[in-house]
Amino acid sequence: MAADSAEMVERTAGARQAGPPEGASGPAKLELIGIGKEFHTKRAHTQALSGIDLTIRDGEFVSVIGRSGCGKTTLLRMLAGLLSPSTGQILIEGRSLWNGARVDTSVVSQLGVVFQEANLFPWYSVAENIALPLRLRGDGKAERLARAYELAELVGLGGFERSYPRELSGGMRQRVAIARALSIRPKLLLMDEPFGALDALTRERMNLELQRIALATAATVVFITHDITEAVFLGDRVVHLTPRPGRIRQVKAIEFDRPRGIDVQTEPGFGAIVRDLRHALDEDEGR
Ligand SMILES: Nc1ncnc2c1ncn2[C@@H]1O[C@H](COP(=O)(O)OP(=O)(O)OP(=O)(O)O)[C@@H](O)[C@H]1O
Repeated sequence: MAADSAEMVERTAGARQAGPPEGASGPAKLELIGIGKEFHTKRAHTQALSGIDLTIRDGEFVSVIGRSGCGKTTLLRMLAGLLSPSTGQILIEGRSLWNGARVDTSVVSQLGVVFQEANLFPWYSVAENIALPLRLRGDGKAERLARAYELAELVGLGGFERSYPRELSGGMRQRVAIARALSIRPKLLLMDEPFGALDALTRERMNLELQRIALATAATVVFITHDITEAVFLGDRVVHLTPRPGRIRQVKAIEFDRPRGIDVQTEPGFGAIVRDLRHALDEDEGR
């Protein structure tokens, strides 16, 4: 890890020791104000989301959970500039992401997005894939490769910079996708089920890695998942969306110190939070 990254781990790990109360006192990175989304098709009219109000602070890690179809991906797509909200406003560092159905591309270009599939270019090496956003914005070759090598190291792929995607495991491919999203030093890292396709052990390892990376980069993260344990393990807060239409049912602060080891999952307090959230999600089932 580069010296400045190591310093940042120390600083941010300290800053996050107290968890959400610290995060909650920082400047607003992302503000969702009265966000709603309706879909109209020939066959149906769906109110996917309604009245979503949420402020996320600089450096916060916010997990979003909810039953299938509650609007998690819709929310993330709106944050990523891929889908316009029907109502409300999304502010990133106070700047409006959407102006009606028009997206502010200068804001979008400062976001990092990771999906369930890594979506790497098979004919590019790991370093070239990581550096792609930098190439698209016109950074010089030496500069972007230096950044790609630094990020490969950060995500645990040091030594694989010249490998090709077909030579990597699923977990390694997702590391490349995370490094690529981080390449532009995004104001916001948006993740939609990034580990959903991985086996349980790899997923657990990736959770630890993602926590380390988030601390090292002081990233502000919105993380969508179906997995309650993963949401609680990673989150400073967990946002629970209810379905039809998707609304925020509760926002749960997770106050375990960071960095968290996997052992935190065996603490009674952790189990109690997971049980409460599971119970609340079960109640959504009948809605
Ligand atoms: N492009 C679209 N056109 C019409 N309806 C849509 C569209 N995208 C999503 N929906 C509807 O909006 C609702 C929310 O979908 P969304 O994919 O956001 O849910 P989700 O919580 O991410 O689900 P899952 O956990 O299964 O991925 C669903 O009822 C879905 O059918």
